[in-house]
Amino acid sequence: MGSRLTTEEVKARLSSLEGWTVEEGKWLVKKYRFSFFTGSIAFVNRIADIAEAMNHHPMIAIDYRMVTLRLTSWNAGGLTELDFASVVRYDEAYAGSADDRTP
Ligand SMILES: C[C@H](O)[C@H](O)[C@H]1CNC2=NC(N)=NC(=O)C2=N1
Repeated sequence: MGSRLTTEEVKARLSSLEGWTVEEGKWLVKKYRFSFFTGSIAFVNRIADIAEAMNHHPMIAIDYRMVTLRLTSWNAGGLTELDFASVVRYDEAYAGSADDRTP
């Protein structure tokens, strides 16, 4: 899990990510959009596999063709390296998904 990152460390890591925001100083949040509801579900299943493999789990909201992920290291009470390693994998899963995304 590692220790909590400083605000500066969080900002530096955010600069290499796209579409992620920080909420309350401790949650990484991103919305992913799809062309079909089934695209949302397929993506969530990919995220579930990643989360289980990393033993690091996001909050997931499925709103029809939009999936919102929110991630923090709850044991550490804030953002750690594991959060940033996870969101890179989430973005890869989205990039690799079929053309079930909003054109
Ligand atoms: C017991 C289990 O390993 C821990 O509760 C794991 C599970 N998944 C987790 N996920 C996240 N996001 N943060 C954690 O601190 C965490 N801890």
